[in-house]
Amino acid sequence: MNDKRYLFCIGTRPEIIKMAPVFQSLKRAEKEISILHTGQHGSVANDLYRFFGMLPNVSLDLRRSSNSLGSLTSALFEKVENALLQLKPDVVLVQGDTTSAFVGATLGYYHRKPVAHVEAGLRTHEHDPFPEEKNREMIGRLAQWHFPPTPRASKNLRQEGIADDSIFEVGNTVIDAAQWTLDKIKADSAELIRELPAGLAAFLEKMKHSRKILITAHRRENWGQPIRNIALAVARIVEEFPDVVAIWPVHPNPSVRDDVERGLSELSPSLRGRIFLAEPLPYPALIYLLDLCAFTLTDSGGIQEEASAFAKPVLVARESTERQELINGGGAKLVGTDVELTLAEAGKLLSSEAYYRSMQVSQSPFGDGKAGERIAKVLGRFS
Ligand SMILES: CC(=O)N[C@@H]1[C@@H](OP(=O)(O)OP(=O)(O)OC[C@H]2O[C@@H](n3ccc(=O)[nH]c3=O)[C@H](O)[C@@H]2O)O[C@H](CO)[C@@H](O)[C@@H]1O
Repeated sequence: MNDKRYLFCIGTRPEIIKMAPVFQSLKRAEKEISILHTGQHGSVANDLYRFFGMLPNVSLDLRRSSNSLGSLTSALFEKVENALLQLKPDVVLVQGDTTSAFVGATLGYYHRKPVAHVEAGLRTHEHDPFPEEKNREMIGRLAQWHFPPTPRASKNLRQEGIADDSIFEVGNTVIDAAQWTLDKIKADSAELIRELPAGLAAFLEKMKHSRKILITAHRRENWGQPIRNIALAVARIVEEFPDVVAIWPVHPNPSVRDDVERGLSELSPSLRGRIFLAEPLPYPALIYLLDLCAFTLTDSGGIQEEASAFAKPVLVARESTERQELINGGGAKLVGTDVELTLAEAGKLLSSEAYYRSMQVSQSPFGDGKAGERIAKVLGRFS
């Protein structure tokens, strides 16, 4: 038993997913852990914490009068600091690039607690994603241990002058979480089917002989016409390929749903019936669909990584990506939100088996499913 106390400062859905393997590995090593949920993502968080058996010790209430970034950041500074004083950690862990991660890292530093940064070193070297790109850089200045997932991310850190002996390339914990979840689903698929949102289980049963594609689009820079274009491309795909159906968990913002509906509005009822628009899906359902689909068209970072763990080709609905590794490895193509390009790339995947196989990576460039274990080992060695 080690007497060090580890505090996980977590704010959003992807942070819960990517921290869970670290939590599980530290737990196995009998470390003392506190979970602070900052509340940056509300409703989706609780089910996920339960799913991973990682219940928060403290959950903050972030209700405030303004939605501005300044107001979020100042509320977080005050409330996370109070939680830090209450929970008295020896080490603070943060993941990725959210405002919660930035605030957690800064407060760890202010209170002279070493900070561990999971998924360090991702960079677009561009303005977007805003403000995440700068959050990543700033956390890089504050952390004592950096856990980049890939050689490319390690190189970014070295180029910013981070000392070699504080960089531990471990792979991305998202792969550990995806593999663990798929194993759990395979062990008990009946439970998963029971938990699928209303209508989706029936749709999947009805369309069980069709090929499936999974669509997601949430990035702010894609809101408006870009998302309408993604929807137009999906409409054209189901029109051209009669044995293809699409499942699209849509971002909860009403204007996003409206853009999706507008992009699909020209379709006949029978074609429209082959596209299932869902609410955001519980994580196990998303993993189940990713395993089931032929390929995914997405602007999500996490889904690009998870798809590679299941050898599913990815069409990336962005102009650039900080996950260049999969593009370089041939498992993903950048299609932006260009209707013709998306249709052309989807068409090649759907009509040529050889082309499809050429986009199936034999090994994910993001990790092998053991990143959580490696992080726990490094922390055990140094803290
Ligand atoms: C501005 C921006 O874009 N920032 C990025 C974004 O990360 P992302 O692009 O990876 O985010 P998403 O796509 O939302 O989440 C992905 C995870 O969610 C699961 N999922 C997805 C749909 C669903 O219906 N049900 C689910 O369970 C899925 O399997 C996967 O694991 O947000 C992070 C912090 O919020 C940031 O750190 C990150 O820079």
